[in-house]
Amino acid sequence: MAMPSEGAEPLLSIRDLTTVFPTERGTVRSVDGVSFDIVPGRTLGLVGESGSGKSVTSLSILRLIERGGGRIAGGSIRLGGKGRAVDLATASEPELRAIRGNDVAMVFQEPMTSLDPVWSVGRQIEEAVRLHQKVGRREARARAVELLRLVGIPAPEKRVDDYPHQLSGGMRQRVMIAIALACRPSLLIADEPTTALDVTIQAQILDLIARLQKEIGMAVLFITHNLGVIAQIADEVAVMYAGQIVERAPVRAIFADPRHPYTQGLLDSIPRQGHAAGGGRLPAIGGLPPSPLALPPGCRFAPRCRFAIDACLGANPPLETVAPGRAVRCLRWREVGR
Ligand SMILES: Nc1ncnc2c1ncn2[C@@H]1O[C@H](COP(=O)(O)OP(=O)(O)OP(=O)(O)O)[C@@H](O)[C@H]1O
Repeated sequence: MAMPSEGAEPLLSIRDLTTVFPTERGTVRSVDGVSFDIVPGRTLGLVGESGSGKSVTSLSILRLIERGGGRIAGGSIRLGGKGRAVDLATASEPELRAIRGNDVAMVFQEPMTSLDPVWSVGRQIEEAVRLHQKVGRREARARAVELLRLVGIPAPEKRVDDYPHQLSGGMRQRVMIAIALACRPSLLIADEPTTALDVTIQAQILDLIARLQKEIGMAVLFITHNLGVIAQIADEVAVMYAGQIVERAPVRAIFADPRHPYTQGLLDSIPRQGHAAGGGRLPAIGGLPPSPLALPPGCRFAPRCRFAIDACLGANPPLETVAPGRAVRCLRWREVGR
């Protein structure tokens, strides 16, 4: 499999992104020096336990984080393509407005909260189409039907007049994807888009995103805590822990040869075929992630790590490039293996 970061020019290039929230108890650095690239037509899977900073990373890209009281305190978010490059970390609000839902679209976990209950789904897709393209109502409606067909909604010419409550959760999520794709974005950010759905529907939605990605060549940032989903959709994986990337590698390498003890722990906690059935408990990672207000001075994972030695407690190791396209934040990565 080709390495996403080799060859092609990245569409999105994030460097040293730091996002903070001022709180009563001090400033929380929810994202602390995160860097990654995504090239057109490829999917980066961002994975980690709850609270590791995945959503804050995704919400930082379009600066939606500011609506929740957060602020980008450092780093750059370079968006290329269409013959220009813009740093979203410092772009003006009008520039961001032009990019949101146009070059970059987002799909979230809960489609009911993002769809307006008082408008038909067709009307909502039409609005998305007309917001960015100069087309009349009739043409926008035809596109809405076409988009509903594209995302696999049966009888789209009838469904276009349905209201969100008339659709199942899976169908609503398809509508959200149709809205996200209405403007043919160059980057789709999908934050746990299938978590609330049952596994069959989840697999269909993942197939759909992959198929549409091929058709329109968009880059995808896919956020999930589910490694099974990562295996299905990602080309490259970045594993987050306590606000930082601790391992980055092509998807096959992550599963075949994880090099960070945390990645290994995540993999060990998913049931393997013919393994969980015997009733044996799966080894999960013991302990909890550190509070963002009381980070350990050394490696942030050291308190939970069975490989930890004294040297791990002194300083947080850098994210070290260990092979082309592979980076690990661990002093003992050579000793870690499955
Ligand atoms: N509005 C906020 N104010 C203060 N801290 C926040 C705020 N939003 C998020 N955080 C903190 O940022 C950190 C990262 O949260 P984030 O939601 O990005 O995690 P996540 O990895 O996406 O988890 P999940 O899978 O549960 O969504 C957490 O420690 C969280 O407490």
